[in-house]
Amino acid sequence: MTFRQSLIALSKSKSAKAWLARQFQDPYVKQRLSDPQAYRARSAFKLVEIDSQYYHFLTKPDVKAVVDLGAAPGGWSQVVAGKLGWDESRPQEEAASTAAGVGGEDVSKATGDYGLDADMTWSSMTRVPTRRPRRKVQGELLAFDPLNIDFVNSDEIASTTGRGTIVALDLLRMQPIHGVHCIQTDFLSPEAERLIHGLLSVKGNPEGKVDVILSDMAANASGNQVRDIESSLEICQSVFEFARRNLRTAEDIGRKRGGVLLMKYFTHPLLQDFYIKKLRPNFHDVKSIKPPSSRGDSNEAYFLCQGWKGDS
Ligand SMILES: C[S@@+](CC[C@H](N)C(=O)[O-])C[C@H]1O[C@@H](n2cnc3c(N)ncnc32)[C@H](O)[C@@H]1O
Repeated sequence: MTFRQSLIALSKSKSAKAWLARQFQDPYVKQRLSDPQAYRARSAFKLVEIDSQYYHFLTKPDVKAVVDLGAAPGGWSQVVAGKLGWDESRPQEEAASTAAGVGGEDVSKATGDYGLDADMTWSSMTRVPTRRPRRKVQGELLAFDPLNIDFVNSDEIASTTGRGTIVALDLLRMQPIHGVHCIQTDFLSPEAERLIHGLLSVKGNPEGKVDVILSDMAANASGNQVRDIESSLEICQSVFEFARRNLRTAEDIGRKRGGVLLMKYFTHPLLQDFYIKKLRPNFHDVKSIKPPSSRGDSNEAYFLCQGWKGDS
């Protein structure tokens, strides 16, 4: 089904009509669509806004290892790749498919709250050209089977080389982004951390530590509010435990403050408790943020936790 056919199918239901009306009036969606080379997802603007309002934590020159959890379709990873100096130009096949809006099977499958709209099709997310077998990553060969990993390195497309390592992980397969290692797996599965760690452990970072952890993960809404809050809490707790094991401390970096964790949550008293008991004691500074581009009718917000103190 083409994108146009998908739109016609979508426009028949009342909720889809409301969704389309909101999309077409949204200034962030308009801004994103005005440039076919720009961000794949509206959510990219949330990260841009948070970074520029809160000390440019992504832009610091010593930020060299970033993990993006729940990264698909890749808006945040594009922002990070740009900040770390990887050329933002995208592989030819992706630019062509998104610019022309061609060939989707069913856009409704991919139109989550994060705004896969107008130019993004289901097929462009799933039919990623696979480049097997082993590939070089900053002069080193991956130490494990890269079955679910894509990395677009600098000799595959003409562009600049950035600094550092970016790892993006999602349940969904992502179109490649230059400079970004993409892993398709469940973050809550036992192998996720091993895969991430394997990619981060490179020359200059033998311990595979992380400067910035981003999590925009959100479990699919089940319609059951209690279950949804529990899922959100489970994700936040797992991300925090991951941060505890992997974030760089101040001593590691040679700065006053340790690593940074930016994590989405959904407002609920249980999450406030998590903030008070887990986040506040372990970071120098924790803020709860609702960026301007986050929709007013969504109860999502972000914890920006700066200065990991390290396990004592
Ligand atoms: C709001 S979207 C992220 C948008 C992304 N930040 C961007 O800019 O393109 C949330 C993502 O979290 C992913 N997700 C949810 N639970 C996950 C899990 N357990 N493991 C990996 N990814 C997960 C979903 O597949 C979805 O793609």
